[in-house]
Parts: sequence; structure tokens; C-alpha cells
Amino acid sequence: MAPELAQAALKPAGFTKPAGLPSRAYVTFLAGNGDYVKGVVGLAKGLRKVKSAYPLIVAVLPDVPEEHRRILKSQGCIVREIEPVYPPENQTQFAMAYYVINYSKLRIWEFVEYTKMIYLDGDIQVYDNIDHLFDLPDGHFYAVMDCFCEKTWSHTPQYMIGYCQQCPGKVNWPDEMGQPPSLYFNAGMFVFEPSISTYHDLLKTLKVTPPTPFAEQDFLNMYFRDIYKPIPLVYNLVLAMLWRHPENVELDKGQSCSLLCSGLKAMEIHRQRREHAKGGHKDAGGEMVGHIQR
Ligand SMILES: O=c1ccn([C@@H]2O[C@H](COP(=O)(O)OP(=O)(O)O)[C@@H](O)[C@H]2O)c(=O)[nH]1
Ligand SMILES: OC[C@H]1O[C@H](O[C@@H]2[C@@H](O)[C@H](O)[C@@H](O)[C@H](O)[C@@H]2O)[C@H](O)[C@@H](O)[C@H]1O
Repeated sequence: MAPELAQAALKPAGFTKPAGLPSRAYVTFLAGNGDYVKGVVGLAKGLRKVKSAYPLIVAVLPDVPEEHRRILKSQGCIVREIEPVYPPENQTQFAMAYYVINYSKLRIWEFVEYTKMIYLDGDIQVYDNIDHLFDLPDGHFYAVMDCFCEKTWSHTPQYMIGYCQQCPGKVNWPDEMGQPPSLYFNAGMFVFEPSISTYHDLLKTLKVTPPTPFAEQDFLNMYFRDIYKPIPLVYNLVLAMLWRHPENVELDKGQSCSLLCSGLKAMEIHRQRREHAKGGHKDAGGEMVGHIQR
């Protein structure tokens, strides 16, 4: 088959870029045959409900069953299979063991049919239109700053001294500890530009980067540090913010672009809050905390 035909054949249907229009899409990541598919269905419905102008691409690992893919297509999603990405062999203790599969998110930089994409974790919900984020200036990586106050951060110096970028004046970073940590984003939602050169450089850099507890989130923070630009909390509310930094949370904020966890996580959130209120706050391990986004 002639190369141009071969290339065309490789490009799944629906990816033809409208002539002259910037191609934009939302993208999420799905692995396994568990309940996350319910979150992705909720995400697809939410984007439709807020009348987003762009499609939702679901990057699925090979272990996502055909039935789940069928359901996602019936919800108007564009399902695209990706190969897993694994970090170098390591003895790292990830904050959550399953984080190792989150490195596969890096495959979305290969989706160069799109000039700009918004990544959303599969377990979030959208309650307001956020299409305007696609118009943010090119050349940057946009995401919301994370919080360091949960026990999942207990391996870090900032957690040990009670420092958090969400309230930098509360505990000052001591001079003897050198530079304070760079601004650090939560990788559950971000605005990025797919690029083959960036994609190959990401994978090449990963090969020589020892994994760390927050897996691909740490890696992306390291890689995009110089072009990272924080966007307001309203676009991605890490769950812990509700009880760690309520002063930073404005739930009734004007054009709030609500992104809220799927039902499963919402129930977990309710339980966490009860625990927290009783003072017996359980370790907010990644699988329990996740993040509320609004
Ligand atoms: O078994 C899994 C674990 C994770 N994910 C995807 O990876 C994202 C990040 O994982 P998770 O939300 O559990 O991370 P957290 O934000 O809770 O640390 C999820 O939202 C899903 O999109 C998945 O599809 N299957
Ligand atoms: O693989 C690492 C994950 O790191 C992030 O979640 C974390 C982060 O929010 C911490 O701040 C919380 O303390 C933690 O519980 C929570 O799991 C991303 O949301 C997720 O998509 C994924 O990248």
C-alpha cells in the first residue's frame, strides 16, 4: 500500500482534521475492566450536557473490554487504543501501587490530529462549559496547583514541615532547606498541545528518570516545569482542598466550571469528610482521595 494510503489507513475514522480549523478535543484515559468506565460515561454525558463543541477521545489500554468500548462509542466517545507505558524497572514505593499504569497517559502526546487537548481524569464530572480553555495561549502547559497536606505526601520535606503551596505564608520555607519546591500541578486535568517531538522526548526522558511516588504526575511536573502556568482552582479542585484550604475554595464562584467526581468517588468523599470530622481522618490514599473538581 502506498505510504500516503498506509498513513490514511492508520488514521482511525473521525480523525480527519477540518480544513483550516484548529483541531481540539478532550481526552481521558481508561485502563482495566473495573468501574472507571462508569466515570468516563459520566464525563461524556457531562461534556454533552454543557454543550462542549469538542469530542471526547478515550485512550484505552488493551485490557479495556470490548463491551466497555462499545458503551463508550454509544456515548459518542472516540475510542483509541494505546499501548501501556512503563517506567524503568524500579523499587519505588508509589503513593498508590496502581499508579504505575498512569504513565500510559503519556501516549496522548501522540494524538497530533489535534492541535490542543484538555486531559481530564476519567473519574471527574463537568458541570459547566470549559471550552474557553482551548483559547489559552500556545506554548504553555496549564493545570491547577496541587495540595501537599494529605498523608499521601508524607514522604516529602514539605509535608514534614507543614509547607503547602496553597498557603505559602502559613509555614515559611526555611533557608537551610534551600529553594522551596517549584509550583506543582495536579495531573488529573491539564491543557496541552500534542506533538510527536515532545512525545518521543517524553518517552526518552522517562527511560532515564527514576520513578517517584506520584508516578507520571511527578514526571510531568519535572518535564514541563519551565512552561507550566497555573490556572484557577475552579477548574480542578483536589479533594483535600475542601478541608485543608477551605479559604481557597469558592464553590459559588460566578462562572464556576464545575468538575465533580463520579458517584463512586463522591460517596468516598462523603465518607472521608465524616472521618475527618470525627478527627479519625483515614490516610487519604490515592485510591480513596482522588480529587473533587468543580
Ligand atoms: O484502574 C484504573 C486506574 C486509573 N484509571 C484512570 O487513571 C485516572 C487516574 O487515576 P485515579 O483517578 O485513581 O488517580 P487519583 O486522582 O485518584 O490519584 C483515573 O481517573 C482513570 O481515568 C483507570 O482507568 N483505571
Ligand atoms: O498517578 C498519580 C496521580 O496523581 C494525582 O492524584 C493524586 C494527587 O491529587 C495528590 O495531591 C493527592 O494527595 C492524591 O491522593 C491523588 O491520588 C492525579 O489526580 C492522578 O490523575 C494521577 O496523576
